[in-house]
Amino acid sequence: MLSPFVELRRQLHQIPEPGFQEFKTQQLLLDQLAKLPQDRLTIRTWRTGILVYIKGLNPSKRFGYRADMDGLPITEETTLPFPSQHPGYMHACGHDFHMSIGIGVVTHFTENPMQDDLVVLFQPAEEGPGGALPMLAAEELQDWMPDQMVALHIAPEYPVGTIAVRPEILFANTSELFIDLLGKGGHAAYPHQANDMIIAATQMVGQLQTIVSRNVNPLDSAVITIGKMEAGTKQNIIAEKARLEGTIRTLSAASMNKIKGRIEAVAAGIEASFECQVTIDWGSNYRQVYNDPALTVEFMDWLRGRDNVTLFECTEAMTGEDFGYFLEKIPGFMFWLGVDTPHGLHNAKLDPDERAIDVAIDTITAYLRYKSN
Ligand SMILES: CC(=O)N[C@@H](CCC[C@H](N)C(=O)O)C(=O)O
Repeated sequence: MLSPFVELRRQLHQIPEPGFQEFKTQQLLLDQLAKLPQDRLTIRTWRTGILVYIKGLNPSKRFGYRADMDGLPITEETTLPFPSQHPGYMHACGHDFHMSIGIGVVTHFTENPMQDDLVVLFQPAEEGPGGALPMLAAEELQDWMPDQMVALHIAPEYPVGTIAVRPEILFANTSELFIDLLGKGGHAAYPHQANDMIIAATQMVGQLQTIVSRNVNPLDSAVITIGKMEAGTKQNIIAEKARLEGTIRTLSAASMNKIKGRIEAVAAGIEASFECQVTIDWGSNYRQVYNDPALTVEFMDWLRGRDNVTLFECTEAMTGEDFGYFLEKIPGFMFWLGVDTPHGLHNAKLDPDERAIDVAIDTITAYLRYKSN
C-alpha cells in the first residue's frame, strides 16, 4: 500500500507547470489541505502559491518550511507508469517531492501539534523568474514571517537515507543571461552583402568560454553555461538575428560582477568585429544559499544522533535556488536529500527513489519538534 504522500507525489508528477502558471498544482494541494483537520490550520493563497499556518499548543516561535512548485520545459523520458501529462514539461528538479513532503509535514502537525507555530510555504517559480523574492514581499506573508526557515532539495547522487549539508554557502549566486545579436540578413550566395549572426553568435559562445578559464581565479569557482541557441530561418538565408540563453554561477558577488563586466566587453568586441548590435539582458538573479552556521551545525549534531539517516558534510554546489532570498532575511538552512538515481537534476530520465519522501517527512518533523521543545 502506497503512503498518501507518495500517492500525492505521483499525482503532482503528472501535472508539471511553468513558473507562476502552477494552477492545477495549486488546486491539487488545496484539495489535499481541505481533507485535513482544520482546527489548527489557516490557509492563504498568493498568486499560484499557498501559505499554510499550523497553530502550535503553546507557541513562542514560528518555524517555516518552504517547497517550490514549478516544473521544467523538458520532455520526460522515464518509463514511470505515471509520466507527465503536460507535453514538453516535467518535474525534473524534484519539486513534486518537495511539495509532497510539505503536505506530509502539514499533515503530521495538524494531527500531532508541536508547541510552536509552523508556516509551510508552497512557492511558485523557483526555476524562473523566481517566486521567493515577491513572496517575501507579499502582504499575505508579512504577519506570518517565520523566525527560522528550513528547505530541502533532492540529491540524485546520494543513497536514500542520506542527508547532505554544510554550514555557510551551499548553493551559488546565479544570473540568467539572454543575448540578442542583430546583424543583416541576406542571400546565402552573397555573404559579403550581409552580417551573418550565426557566425557572430558561435564566435561569441567560444569567447564566453574563455572568461571562466582566463579571467576568474581558478580557486574561486564559476560557471557560464549557454543552454540554448537560436538563429536562422532557412538553409539558404543568412541569419539576421541570433539569440543565446544561458546562466552564470559564482561563489562570490565579486566574481559575478567581474564576469558580467567581461561579458559586456566580449559583446562590445563582437559588435565591432561583426558590425552588429548585441543586447544583453541579465534576467533573474538569485542570491547564494547561505546556511546559518550555528543552526546548521546544531542540525548536523542532531542528525548524528538519529539512526535512520546518514549525515554527509558536502561541498558547495553551483546550482542556484531562490531560497537564498529567504535565508538572507530569516536564519535557517537548506539540505540535500538523497534520492539515489543515476540521472541528474534537469535530466529527462530523472527517477528519484520515493522512499526518500518518508525519510524527509520524518526528519523534518522530528527536527522541528526537537527545536520546539
Ligand atoms: C536547484 C536548481 O536546479 N535550480 C535552478 C535555478 C535556476 C535559476 C535561474 N533560472 C538560472 O538559470 O540562473 C538551477 O538551474 O540551478
